[in-house]
Amino acid sequence: MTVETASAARRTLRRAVFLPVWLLLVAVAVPFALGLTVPRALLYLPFAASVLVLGLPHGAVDHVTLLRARGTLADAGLRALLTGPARDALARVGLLYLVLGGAYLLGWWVAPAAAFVVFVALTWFHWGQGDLYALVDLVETTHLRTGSQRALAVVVRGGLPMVVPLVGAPVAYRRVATDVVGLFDAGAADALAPAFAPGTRLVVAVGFGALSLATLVLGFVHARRRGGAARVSWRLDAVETTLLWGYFLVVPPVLAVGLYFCLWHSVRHIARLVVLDRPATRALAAGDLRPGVVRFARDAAPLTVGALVVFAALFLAVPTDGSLAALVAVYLVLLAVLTLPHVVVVTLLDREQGLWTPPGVDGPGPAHGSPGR
Ligand SMILES: CC1=C(/C=C/C(C)=C/C=C/C(C)=C/C=O)C(C)(C)CCC1
Ligand SMILES: [Fe+2]
Repeated sequence: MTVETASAARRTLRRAVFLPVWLLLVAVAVPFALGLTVPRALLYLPFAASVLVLGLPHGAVDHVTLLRARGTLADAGLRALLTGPARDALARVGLLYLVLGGAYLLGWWVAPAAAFVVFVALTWFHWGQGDLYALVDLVETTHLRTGSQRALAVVVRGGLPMVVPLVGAPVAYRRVATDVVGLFDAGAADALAPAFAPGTRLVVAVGFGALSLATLVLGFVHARRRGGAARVSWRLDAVETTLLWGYFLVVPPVLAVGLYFCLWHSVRHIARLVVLDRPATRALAAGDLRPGVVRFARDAAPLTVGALVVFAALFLAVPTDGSLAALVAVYLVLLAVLTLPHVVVVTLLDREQGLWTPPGVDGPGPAHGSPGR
């Protein structure tokens, strides 16, 4: 694949994953900023949709991700999964999910409050690494030139969905924590009380606000030094960081995080995988998104069904009162358990793509297909 094809494909993806999603989130945030309230059941809608659309499926292609990144997989159709390198990868990734996911699932029974804290920390890192990818590879030239800038970007970007709702809506945040932890031990969530105290929230708000700002200032210095397209990448970062701060402050957390999960994290991860799929990339370069989406849906279908079977088993294993909130709580435990091995795969992909080895302040400019641009 030529550098031109790769660049044209990313241009098409940028048009799909940035502005339309920003506009949607702003359209959701503005009414809430003006005082809108909605029935609680509605808030769960994005999480409910994520079971089949974007959310859960985005991780259901982990078995082909690394093969695609290494260019050793042409086809991941059902037949290919039963033969050759795809079958071996499926076995390896399956074992990873079984061992890590299984151990973490046990952890929920043994120490549910700690397991919840691990879940938030894991998501913080994972959603941060997802956004780091967008800021490094989907743009033409990144303003994130050094390792410390990239680490800060992960902390800030991943922290936005996990930290800002705690500042803006501690009661709703605590209710989710209590619902999830309470599945395993009714009183265990009390251990998390200090996190919701006004003093803690103030420190978190000031600290995370300062960190967000400092990260953007550092990025600005590097973007100015680099000039050109790096300034575009910085502006994108600044717009998104500001937008997400506002969005997570005003939108009820369950709705805000659910929408973000589908439309932000999952869409970007799917975009990341689509550019590793050659036929899809060729179509993207011609401005056509469809083949990429269709091929992704096909690749993700078998293991999405697999995840649904685990969901059903988990629902049977954990007694609930049958409420919608409890169903979502069980779903969050499922997401937690699946996310641990998913993070391992995505971190290996990060390494494969050189995301953690930046070019340095004066390093090479854009060259899609080469690491650490
Ligand atoms: C719903 C919700 C929360 C946590 C959600 C998490 C942690 C979701 C993780 C999803 C993952 C990891 C998906 C896979 O990529 C908070 C912030 C605790 C409180 C507010 C509502
Ligand atoms: Fe993910």
